[in-house]
Amino acid sequence: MVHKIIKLAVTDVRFPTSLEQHGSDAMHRDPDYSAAYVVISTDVGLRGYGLTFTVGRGTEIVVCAVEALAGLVVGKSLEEIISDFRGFYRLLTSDGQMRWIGPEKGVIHLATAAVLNAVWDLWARAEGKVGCGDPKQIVSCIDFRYITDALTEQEALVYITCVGCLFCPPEDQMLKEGYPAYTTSCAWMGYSDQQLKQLCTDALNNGWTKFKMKVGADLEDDIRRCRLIRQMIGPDNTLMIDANQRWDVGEAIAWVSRLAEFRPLWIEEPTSPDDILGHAAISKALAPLGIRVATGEQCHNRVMFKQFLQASALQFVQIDSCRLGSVNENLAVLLMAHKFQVPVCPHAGGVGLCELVQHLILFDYICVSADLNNRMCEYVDHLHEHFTSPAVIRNACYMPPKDPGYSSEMLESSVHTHQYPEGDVWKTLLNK
Ligand SMILES: C[C@H](O)[C@@H](O)CC(=O)C(=O)O
Ligand SMILES: [Mg+2]
Repeated sequence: MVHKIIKLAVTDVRFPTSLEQHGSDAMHRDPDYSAAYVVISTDVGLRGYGLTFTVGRGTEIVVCAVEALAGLVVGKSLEEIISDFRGFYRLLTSDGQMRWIGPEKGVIHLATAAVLNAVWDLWARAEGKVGCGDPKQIVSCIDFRYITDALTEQEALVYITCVGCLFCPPEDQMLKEGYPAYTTSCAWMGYSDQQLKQLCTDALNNGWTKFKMKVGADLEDDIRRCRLIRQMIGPDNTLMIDANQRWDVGEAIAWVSRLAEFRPLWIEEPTSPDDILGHAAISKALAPLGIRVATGEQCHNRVMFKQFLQASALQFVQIDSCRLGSVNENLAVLLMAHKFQVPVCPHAGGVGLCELVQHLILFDYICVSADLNNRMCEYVDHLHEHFTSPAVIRNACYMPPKDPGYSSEMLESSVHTHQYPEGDVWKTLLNK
C-alpha cells in the first residue's frame, strides 16, 4: 500500500514545569518543558507523530522552521521516502535556500528532527511493528557525508550484528529485565534539600541505584548537596553530576576536583558543548581522580560527535533523539561510538525524550553493542501521562515498548490544553 503524505501540522506545546522547578539546572533556571509537535497525515488515514524538545519561548521559532520544511515532505509518499531515506535526509538538511541557517545545527536541525521523528513513527506504524528494516536498509538511512574518515558504510554494516531489525521485537533478556536506567528527577537545581531527601528515599524504595544531580551554580551548595545525596544513596550506588555547560575549562577542572570526594562517575557538560579540545583537557585532568566526562545533549550533529570521539574528549556518549537529525543521525553516532568503544548513555531529560530514546538504546544493545557495562539510559519522571504509549520503568529499568511506532504520540487532550498560548492551561496562567 502507498501512503501519500497530504498534510503536516505543527503545534507549540508547553508544560509549565518551571512553576515547580522541575528540569532546572545551572543554566536553565526556569525551563518549561516544551515540544514542537508534528503530525503528518496520509491519504489512507494513517498518521505519524514526531516532536523535538525545547524549554519554553524558543519553541515558536522551531515551529516556524518546521513549517518552512513542510513543503519538502507534503506530497511525498512514505514508500518514496524510505526507498531512499539517505536522500530524503539530505533533502531536508541540504536544501539550497535553507541550509544557510544551519547546516545541521541549531533551530533548523531541531525542526528536522521533529519532522523525521514523525516519518520514522509513520514507517513503524505502517509496518505494524515497533520498527523496521534489515541491516542494509538501516545503514541506507545514514548520511555518511563528513564522517567516512571515522566510519564507512562497510564498517557500519559489519557492526550491526542482529539480522533484520531496528525496533525489532526485543530479545528475551530485555523483555524480562529491561534496559538499565538512572534517575535525574531527585536533584534538579531548584529543589530544596528537603525535597531532594524525600525524592531520594522514594527512589531508593523503588529500586533506583543510579542518580544524577545538578551542579555548577554555587560551589559550597554543590558540596553540601553532593554530601547529602551521597549520604542518602550510600557508598555503593552510582552518582553522576551535571553542570549544563556552566564553566570555563580551568574552572571546570578546579570545581569538579573539589567534588571528587563524592565519587561522581561522570561530570556532564562541564563547558561549552562546542569545545571539543576543552572537553579533552578536562577529561585528561579528571581521569586521575576517576571522574569521566559525558556530553551530547547539545552536541548538534554527527560531525561534532566524530571529533569528540577522535579527540578522546568524552567517555560517555549522550545521544539525544531530538537534537540530532532523528534516528538517521543517531544511528551514525551510536555506530561511531561502538567503533571507538565508548559507551552510549542517552540523554532523556525533557518531555518525550524517554519515550523516543528507549528505542535507540534497545537497538544499540540488541543490534550493535551487546554490552551493558557502564551503560544506562537517563529517566526523568515527568509528563509521561501525556503520551499514548508512555515509557514503562520496572525496577529502575526501561521495559521494551510494545505499541507500534516511535512512542511519540501525545494525547489529543494534552496537546489541546497545553498548546501555547491558546490552551486552557496557558490561558489561565497568562491571565493571572
Ligand atoms: C533543561 C533540562 O532539564 C536539562 O537540565 C536536562 C539535562 O541536562 C539532563 O537531563 O541531563
Ligand atoms: Mg544534562
